[in-house]
Amino acid sequence: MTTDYKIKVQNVTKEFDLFKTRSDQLKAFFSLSNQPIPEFWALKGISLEVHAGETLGLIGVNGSGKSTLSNIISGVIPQTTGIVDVRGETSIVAIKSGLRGQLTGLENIRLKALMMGMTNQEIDGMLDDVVAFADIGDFLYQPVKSYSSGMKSRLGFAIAVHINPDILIIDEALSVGDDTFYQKCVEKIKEFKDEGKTIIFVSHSLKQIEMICDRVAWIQYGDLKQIGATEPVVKEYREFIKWFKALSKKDKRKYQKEAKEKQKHFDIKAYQEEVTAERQAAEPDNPHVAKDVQHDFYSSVISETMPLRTKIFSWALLIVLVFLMLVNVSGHSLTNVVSNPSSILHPTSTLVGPGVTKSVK
Ligand SMILES: Nc1ncnc2c1ncn2[C@@H]1O[C@H](COP(=O)(O)OP(=O)(O)OP(=O)(O)O)[C@@H](O)[C@H]1O
Repeated sequence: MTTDYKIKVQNVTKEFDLFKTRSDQLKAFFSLSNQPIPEFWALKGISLEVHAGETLGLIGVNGSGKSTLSNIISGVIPQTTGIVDVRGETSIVAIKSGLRGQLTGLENIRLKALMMGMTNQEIDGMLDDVVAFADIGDFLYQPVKSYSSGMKSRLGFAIAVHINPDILIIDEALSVGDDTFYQKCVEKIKEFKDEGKTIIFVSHSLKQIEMICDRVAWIQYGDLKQIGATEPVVKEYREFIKWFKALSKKDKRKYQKEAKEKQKHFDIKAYQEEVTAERQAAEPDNPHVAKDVQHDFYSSVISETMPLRTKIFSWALLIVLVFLMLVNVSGHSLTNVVSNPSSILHPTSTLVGPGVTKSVK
């Protein structure tokens, strides 16, 4: 891999826990359950680079991991392993994420701009342009949850292009608008390209991909199947789609089921060993390869379960709180209970009614 990149993704995986209930999720967070949690690996080790000024397309069938990858690159969700190095501010336009449903369109514009570090004065300066570009009329003052997907896309796109990010990530946002809006977006994307900005463009429309992208990454059920110049990758992908469509319904289901099973049973340790072996072969004189790989896999990853130290601290805090509560209920002083712990079992007062206590001799 080179050092001259705008975005680097190295050995990135993403695991989703398939909890059945909210309480299962809480139990797992506090490590209170020994039940194995069903796993699903949406990404099984993706490595790629995007260079400054480049437009990279992401293609792949439904559920292949395109949105997961774009959300990781834009910092919406963390990766499970691997390095994600993004050199610049990103802004994502996606149908599935990006806007806060309970806020109005106007509030969303302000929030996104403030999050990008803009001042209120700067926001006021660009507001008219965003509103004109989105062209959603009085819906601007309504909560976004009442918008159609087309309106969400218009507003999301208008915000994203006007806050002037270094890296623009567009996840299927052009597929829901009308033709006029689509043309407006294409013009804006071309302007971005001319300004030398970096774009990641996710789409099922191969025509849009061919028109906009310099290179394409084909993601297939969590793997990077191919990456390269737009034309040959799209050609191969079209052939795959043709082959897939020609399968019988039963064979299609079998193919998809097998791919999903592999995602459920992906072995992260085996993958790490594989990466270590590859790197060892490339750097035979480096005695620290295993340690380096371990570092690259986990050093920039946020744990999604509570770390041991936090767990010990939480339990200790809980025990102290319960103890202080018992001391309070017992009616003895803290020093009394500390010098004679059994006194906690012999309260000096007893509760006789709501909020009324009676001293006991
Ligand atoms: N929060 C989640 N919990 C569990 N599984 C998830 C979660 N988010 C995504 N997935 C699964 O991860 C896989 C990849 O999803 P993703 O949305 O990234 O695919 P995609 O290529 O963008 O699909 P599409 O083209 O349909 O938008 C899918 O199988 C999806 O069901």
